[in-house]
Amino acid sequence: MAHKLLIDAGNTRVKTALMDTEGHLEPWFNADYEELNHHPIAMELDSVWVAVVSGQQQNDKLAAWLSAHQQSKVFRVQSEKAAFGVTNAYEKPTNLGVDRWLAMVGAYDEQPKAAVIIDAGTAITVDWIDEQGSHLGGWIAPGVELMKNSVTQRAPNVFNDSHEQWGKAQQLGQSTPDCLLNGCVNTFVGLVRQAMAVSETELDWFDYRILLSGGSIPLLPVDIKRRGEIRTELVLQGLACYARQEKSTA
Ligand SMILES: Nc1ncnc2c1ncn2[C@@H]1O[C@H](COP(=O)(O)OP(=O)(O)O)[C@@H](O)[C@H]1O
Ligand SMILES: CC(C)(COP(=O)(O)O)[C@@H](O)C(=O)NCCC(=O)O
Ligand SMILES: [K+]
Repeated sequence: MAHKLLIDAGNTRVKTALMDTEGHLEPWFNADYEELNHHPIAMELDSVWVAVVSGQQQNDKLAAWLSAHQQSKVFRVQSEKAAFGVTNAYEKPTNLGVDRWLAMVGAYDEQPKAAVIIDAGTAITVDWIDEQGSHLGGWIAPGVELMKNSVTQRAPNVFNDSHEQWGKAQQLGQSTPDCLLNGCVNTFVGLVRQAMAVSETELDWFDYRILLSGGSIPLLPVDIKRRGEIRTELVLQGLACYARQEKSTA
């Protein structure tokens, strides 16, 4: 049975899923670009659907992996002005990262309800979509690892020799590495709380979804994780909307 392969190519990692002929999604792998060849494509595919925000070097690795295993059609999805009930807030719609676009498409397709979508990977993005499917706008901020690296690169006395890779939400540091790691994690936590505050005080939303995805979500404190929904596959769900459409028009 031929599948469709769906690929979310972020700036750091590649997330994949397989879609069967009925349109059901099955998560496949989440890997570094260097590890792609650990995942040979053994199954028959009828098409490949890709959402790319990464640069040329990563693109080349992805293309090499695909061409080593497959000759099927590759569709590269772009952000649009409007599709699947969602309207893009950007004046130039294709400037919006396709991962942000697809996460909104995936979320709205699942439930047409007001939502704030937080994707914390290389960068942290926040996007607001209302119950009519209008994207109201969003934010782009540095991801937790980028924050750490930017301080150590510019401040010669800030070192990080900790065996810990990540800091802890709600905790103070008493050494340089702990102050740095906890400071970066708590900046992320603060951004999420501010996104919730803006939703409630500026937009007057009270019944809305908080959708959390991306590699840094485990760092959030329990109260935010409980209030939100951890939905790491949202971009792939948005890609699935495009892939299913191809089936019905074929
Ligand atoms: N166990 C972890 N705890 C916290 N953060 C992590 C963990 N593993 C990875 N990360 C962070 O998640 C990022 C990768 O997340 P991902 O959402 O796949 O990013 P992207 O979409 O930009 O490729 C890494 O850059 C790293 O900062
Ligand atoms: C903001 C992003 C870098 C986030 O990418 P990620 O952290 O998921 O790798 C990506 O969505 C992007 O390149 N966006 C283009 C600019 C924009 O969305 O306005
Ligand atoms: K992101």
